[in-house]
Amino acid sequence: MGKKGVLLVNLGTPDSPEVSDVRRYLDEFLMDERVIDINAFNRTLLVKGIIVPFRSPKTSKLYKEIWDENGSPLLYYSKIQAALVQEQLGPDYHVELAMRYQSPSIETALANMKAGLVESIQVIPLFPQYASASTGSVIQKVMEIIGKWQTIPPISFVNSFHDNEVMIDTFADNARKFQPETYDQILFSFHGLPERQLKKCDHSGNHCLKTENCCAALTDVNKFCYSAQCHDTARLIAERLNIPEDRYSVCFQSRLGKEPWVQPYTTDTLKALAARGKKRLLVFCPAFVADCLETLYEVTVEYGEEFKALGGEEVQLVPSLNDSPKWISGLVKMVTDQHSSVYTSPDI
Ligand SMILES: C=CC1=C(C)c2cc3[nH]c(cc4nc(cc5[nH]c(cc1n2)c(C)c5CCC(=O)O)C(CCC(=O)O)=C4C)c(C)c3C=C
Ligand SMILES: [Fe+2]
Ligand SMILES: [Fe+2]
Repeated sequence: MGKKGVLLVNLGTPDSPEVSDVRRYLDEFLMDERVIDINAFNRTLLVKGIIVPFRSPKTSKLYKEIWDENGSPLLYYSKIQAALVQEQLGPDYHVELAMRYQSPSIETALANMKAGLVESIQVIPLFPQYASASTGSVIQKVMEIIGKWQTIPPISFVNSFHDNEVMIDTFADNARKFQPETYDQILFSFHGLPERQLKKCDHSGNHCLKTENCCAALTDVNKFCYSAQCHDTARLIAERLNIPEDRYSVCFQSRLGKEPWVQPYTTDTLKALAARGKKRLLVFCPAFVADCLETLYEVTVEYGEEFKALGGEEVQLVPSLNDSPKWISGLVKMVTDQHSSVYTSPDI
């Protein structure tokens, strides 16, 4: 019997924090038609002519702030996650890690699986909430590559895991040591997304962003809505920690460009909370399963400084899932649960 292939995919990070590597990373990332989802001619002008040349030197400085002896935290923790999942699943499985952009590439990971004669492939994009720009892009890329193979093996994809119990529990565990009840307000700050992309994912065409708060609760109609899934993740973590509704806020960070992104923006939420006299904030970033630039720099440093300038005292980040043993067991369970539901024939 061949091994069962498992491909874990995260977003990607530059090979080094130097400007040239950041430029290559941003170029590949932002030229993705699912990330900057405008026509190819305008995307090329915008990305290659404006964003990449102007942003790379600034982003390089930020990466230098979070780069340590282990390199990029996102890649470091992703590699550990894949190695620990392989260790726990044992020799019947072949686990590969890939990044959607830069390295290790999806092409190489899939080629390794092909060479290892895997009998099936499970793909787990490491984004708890579905977005076309993240999960959708990973799925498309994998399908493009495998679609050219002569033998297409049984293949399955995890579409989202925004309500995964172990993920929720691990974030709650990570927060307990900070005693959430002692903070003035709890923030759930998710990676942002252009509003346009939220609307495009609404196949009913008449739900997302049509009425106030329509994306703040998950229903059958909007079950693939990024915003609704983010709100649901926040609600579940808050419930697990007995945090009442009025003690937490959901917001969206990392806006790029001038167009409207999903709201409220984290910076606006910080302003509103400071104006209400809140001093100490505990911040979860549950769009990420590993700490990265967006958590270690944007939240801890940028938002920390911004909040203090507004009269606040503290912004404390709840560490991401990283190499937590509970989270690793959650990933392993995701693999084995999916395997038994997708690949095992029912007894007749
Ligand atoms: C949660 C998943 C992510 C979604 C959805 C997403 C959408 C998205 N991102 C940008 C632009 C940038 N994102 C950047 C960094 C970054 N983004 C994610 C995840 C999602 N992005 C992660 C994990 C990271 C950090 C990577 C790391 O190495 O630590 C950056 C680079 C940093 C910077 O220059 O600010 C950009 C740019 C867009 C436009 C977008 C949706 C359309
Ligand atoms: Fe991003
Ligand atoms: Fe929605």
